[in-house]
Amino acid sequence: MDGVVDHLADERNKAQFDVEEMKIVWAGSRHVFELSDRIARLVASDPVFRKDNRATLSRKDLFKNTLRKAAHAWKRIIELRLSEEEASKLRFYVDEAAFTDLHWGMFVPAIKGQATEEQQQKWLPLAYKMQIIGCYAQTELGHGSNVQGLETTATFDPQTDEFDIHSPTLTSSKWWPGGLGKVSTHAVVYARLITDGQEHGVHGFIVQLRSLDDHLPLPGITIGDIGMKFGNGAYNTMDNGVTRNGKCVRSNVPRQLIYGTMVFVRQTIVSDASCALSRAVCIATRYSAVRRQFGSQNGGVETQVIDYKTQQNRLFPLLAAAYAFRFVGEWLKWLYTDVTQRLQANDFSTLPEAHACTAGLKSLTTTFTADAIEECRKLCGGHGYLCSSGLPELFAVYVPACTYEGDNVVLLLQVARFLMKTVSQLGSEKKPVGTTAYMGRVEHLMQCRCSVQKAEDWLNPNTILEAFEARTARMSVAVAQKLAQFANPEEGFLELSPNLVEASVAHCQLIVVSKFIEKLQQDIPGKGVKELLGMLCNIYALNILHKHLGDFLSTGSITPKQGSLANDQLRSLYSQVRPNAIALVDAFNYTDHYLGSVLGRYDGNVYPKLYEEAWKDPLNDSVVPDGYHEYIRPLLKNQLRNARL
Ligand SMILES: CCCCCCCCCCC/C=C/C(=O)SCCNC(=O)CCNC(=O)[C@H](O)C(C)(C)COP(=O)(O)OP(=O)(O)OC[C@H]1O[C@@H](n2cnc3c(N)ncnc32)[C@H](O)[C@@H]1OP(=O)(O)O
Ligand SMILES: Cc1cc2nc3c(=O)[nH]c(=O)nc-3n(C[C@H](O)[C@H](O)[C@H](O)COP(=O)(O)OP(=O)(O)OC[C@H]3O[C@@H](n4cnc5c(N)ncnc54)[C@H](O)[C@@H]3O)c2cc1C
Repeated sequence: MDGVVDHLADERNKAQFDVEEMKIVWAGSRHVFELSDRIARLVASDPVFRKDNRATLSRKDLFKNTLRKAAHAWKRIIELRLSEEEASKLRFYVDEAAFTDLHWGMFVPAIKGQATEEQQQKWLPLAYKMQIIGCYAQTELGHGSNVQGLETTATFDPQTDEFDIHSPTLTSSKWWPGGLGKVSTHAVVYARLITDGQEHGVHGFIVQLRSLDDHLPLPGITIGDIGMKFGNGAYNTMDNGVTRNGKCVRSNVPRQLIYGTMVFVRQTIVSDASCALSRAVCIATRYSAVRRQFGSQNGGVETQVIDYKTQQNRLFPLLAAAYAFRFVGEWLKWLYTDVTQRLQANDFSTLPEAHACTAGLKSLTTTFTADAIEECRKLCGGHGYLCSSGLPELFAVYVPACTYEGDNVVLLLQVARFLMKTVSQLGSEKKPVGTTAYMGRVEHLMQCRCSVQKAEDWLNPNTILEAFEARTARMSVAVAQKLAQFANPEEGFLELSPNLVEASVAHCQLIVVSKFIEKLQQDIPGKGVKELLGMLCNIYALNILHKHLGDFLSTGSITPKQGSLANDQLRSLYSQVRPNAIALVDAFNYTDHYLGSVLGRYDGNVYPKLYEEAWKDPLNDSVVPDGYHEYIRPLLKNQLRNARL
């Protein structure tokens, strides 16, 4: 900040905790912090990675520019001999949806997780050196959620020792796979395996799509892009593809691991939610401290909008959620690593829980984050609607996360199946463990009474946990009892699916709250850091309690009076967080390049930069617009004539 006026300096001076230490907590470790910081600056200082023109480029120019950036990123990765960790950070800070996301994020993991040793030895070195570019081709025009309903077939021909991959209908065309449309040379294609005329369910196959010499589709394959998507710029940097037909390659398949790539990616999407959410919150918080409206007396300064309680009540729970999702993401990564190690030892016992947790938390965090980005836009008033605020594009890029990698409702129904199975086994030999361990105390949870008598009682983590556990246990048992009244369980499941989804949401919220509380039990150094995190944890939990008061009251987990006390406590927590708000978003350590927002600038110098940015719009290239002579002038002349008549 040398030589630059920091308009947010007063705000930064108010902080009551050690921001540098908080940066380490946010990053996960000093090592990750230092690495991220270095790579973020490297990207920000490279003109090829500029992104302020995305909203005004045509689709073709936008796409070509993305190819240029991806090639440049790869060049820098090789030149600087970046490690896998550094390379993935570099792609993260380049911040542009591209075919590389699918190559590294799904194609490589699918081969690592599902291919045989021999197949891995053949394909992984090529993929690591980007001598082939891959994508994940599962979804079809007719089926996405229902994976067992996919129509593409893979028929084994013993004579040629090949698989014939066939899309027999229009609806069996692979539709949506990122990178497939224009770039990928290979794909992991999901198809129904047929041998000797017998079907064996859906399996993954590595298929070559395009020639490695001239990039033309191989014979029998028709490929293209599926067309423009939501938002200008935004996800349109990605080629989402359609293919039909094709012949060849090889089978993989340990049966139980067919869905493994989805578990992996859902886990990464939870961590990614904390990034997108924190980014939107950083913009809205800084701008709320800069923006002033009303409240001036005797010509004095007006009130910073961040000081309005309504602004705090909308903004601070989002700030708290960003931290909450960060920590639950860390835990989920641990869970995923653990289940992977067990699977390698043929221990499948924790797979159902890993599936339920990744599916449920992917759903919870992405739904919340997409809504929160839109809320941040509104928190920034009119200027939030400008592309230069960074928020419209962030929303447009982020919102499909509620759909891809599993529609969020479909995923919650998977959690519900897991919960109902857990409830049905209560009282049997099989004791609930892990995230459902609380169900083991179901008898207590069905009748316990919340002890809160005054607002401060809500600061006790055990009180919060028990209220959340009682709410979830009671909702789950209630819906399980209703299910039991149906002669046909599947019919009952369909009929009660809205209740089941609500119980799943409650269960997932409980996981997030409990993992935040567990995080606070760790040794966290730095003046005031743990105290601030404690406040954020309470805000996250009490805000959910407030928003879902109906659940807590209807299950009798708390009384109306206790609900009202929770709200009083929330207001008090907002006042305590207020002086720390700017420092809490500084702890995300985002560069102005990554934020991509005039409103969220580190120095808070919003107005001159907004003005400057507006003049850069191509519409301002000429004072009189193109089209004046054809369309405006004749109109004005006609009006003149009419007025004379
Ligand atoms: C840091 C960089 C990261 C970059 C990441 C990339 C960025 C992302 C870019 C966007 C890319 C997007 C990609 C995609 O969208 S790929 C396509 C994803 N598609 C889906 O997610 C489809 C959703 N549908 C499903 O997952 C399943 O079909 C469904 C879960 C709905 C199950 O359907 P169904 O009821 O028919 O069940 P099955 O018969 O198939 O299965 C029965 C049993 O299997 C259990 N199960 C299901 N899924 C899993 C799983 N993933 N893991 C483990 N177990 C699973 C299920 O619970 C049943 O078990 P039980 O019999 O015991 O009840
Ligand atoms: C940006 C983007 C990128 C993508 N990238 C890829 C990719 O790289 N590779 C790939 O293979 N796919 C990809 N997809 C596809 C994606 O995975 C699917 O769109 C997603 O899984 C949802 O499936 P669907 O489209 O069939 O939705 P549908 O299942 O048709 O959903 C439509 C509606 O029906 C509801 N619904 C469906 N089933 C049920 C049920 N059983 N009970 C209650 N409600 C139900 C849903 O909640 C939803 O409201 C991508 C999609 C997007 C948007």
